[in-house]
Amino acid sequence: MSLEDIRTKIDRVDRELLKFLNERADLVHQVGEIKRKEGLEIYAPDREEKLLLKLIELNQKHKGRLPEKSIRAIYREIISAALALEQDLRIGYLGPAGSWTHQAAISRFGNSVLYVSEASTEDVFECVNSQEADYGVLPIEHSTEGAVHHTLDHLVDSPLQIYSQFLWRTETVLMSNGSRDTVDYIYGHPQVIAQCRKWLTVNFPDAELREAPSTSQAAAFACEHPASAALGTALGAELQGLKIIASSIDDSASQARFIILGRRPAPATGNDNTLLMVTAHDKVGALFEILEAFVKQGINVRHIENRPVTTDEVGLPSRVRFFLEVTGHCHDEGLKKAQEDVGGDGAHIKILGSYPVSNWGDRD
Ligand SMILES: C=C(O[C@@H]1C=C(C(=O)O)C=C[C@H]1O)C(=O)O
Repeated sequence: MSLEDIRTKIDRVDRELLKFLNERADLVHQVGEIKRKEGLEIYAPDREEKLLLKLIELNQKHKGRLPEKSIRAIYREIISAALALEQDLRIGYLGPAGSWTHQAAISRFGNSVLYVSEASTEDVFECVNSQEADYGVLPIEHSTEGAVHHTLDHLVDSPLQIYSQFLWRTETVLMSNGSRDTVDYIYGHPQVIAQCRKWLTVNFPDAELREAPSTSQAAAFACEHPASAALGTALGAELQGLKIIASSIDDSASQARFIILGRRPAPATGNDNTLLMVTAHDKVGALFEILEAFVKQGINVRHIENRPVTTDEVGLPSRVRFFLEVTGHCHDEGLKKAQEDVGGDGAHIKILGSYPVSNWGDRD
């Protein structure tokens, strides 16, 4: 077949695709109308994941040429466009623009929705609480550094819930106005420099490493001179108009877990985890009693994090606080019974959210 013939065929396929995409958009619009009428949540991550898994399975069965990564990326944007049609969805994220959280948020919601950069964790909570944003995105755990206590601590007194959570690989890129051969000094946040140290030593043994207060500041410095480069995100490079001169330069693959904050609990999917906070008296066996209540119901406690309890009231008995991630959804009978059991012992439980399971190493 000639080049011309193949291009004519591609044009025909594209016309069909466009027709189908608009047909899909009409259907999503109808779903949006029902959701609005019934007061349901617009964003349905569980439905999205099911839909994607079905398509990936179908693609494997038919030996499609596209890899899973591409199917996810294409559908991410199709669904993003659909969400934007259903409602002007606004997503608050921990900024600045180009941060890892910004890039992670786009990986989840696509490019068609509106993003609001927030300066602090507190501001992300506030923008969702005040309905300035529909959802908020924050990091909650790093595969190398552990829990993000700042996010956990803000959940303590907030009426908001974790609506969904997802994993995202934090891949560092090297960006510059110049080329690899012209780089004399490299800017980066100290933590990011540490994460890429081996790679930098092998590939840029003579470059001077300069610490910057943030990843976006490093990119801004690198804009000033072609002999400089910066470590940061691919999105940061795009926003600053810098070229990516090397990518995936982290010494070991690191992932971060992000939460999507919402105003309502997410529906059960049959494969959920729940994050809860227990505040108990500081006594012998406090944690043992809490764990026992879950064990009795056959609930697996997957993760425990403890945090200090701060109180201004003098004379109150001292207390301890645990964040527990357990299997199941907060509407499950077993979880409700365990909750009652723990509460009966004088401890206080707060559900911080139930969301579909996502394990380290599950996916890109
Ligand atoms: C259309 C829906 O709403 C949203 C859009 C989806 C889509 O484009 O397929 C899927 C889930 C929701 O986030 C739905 O809930 O079915």
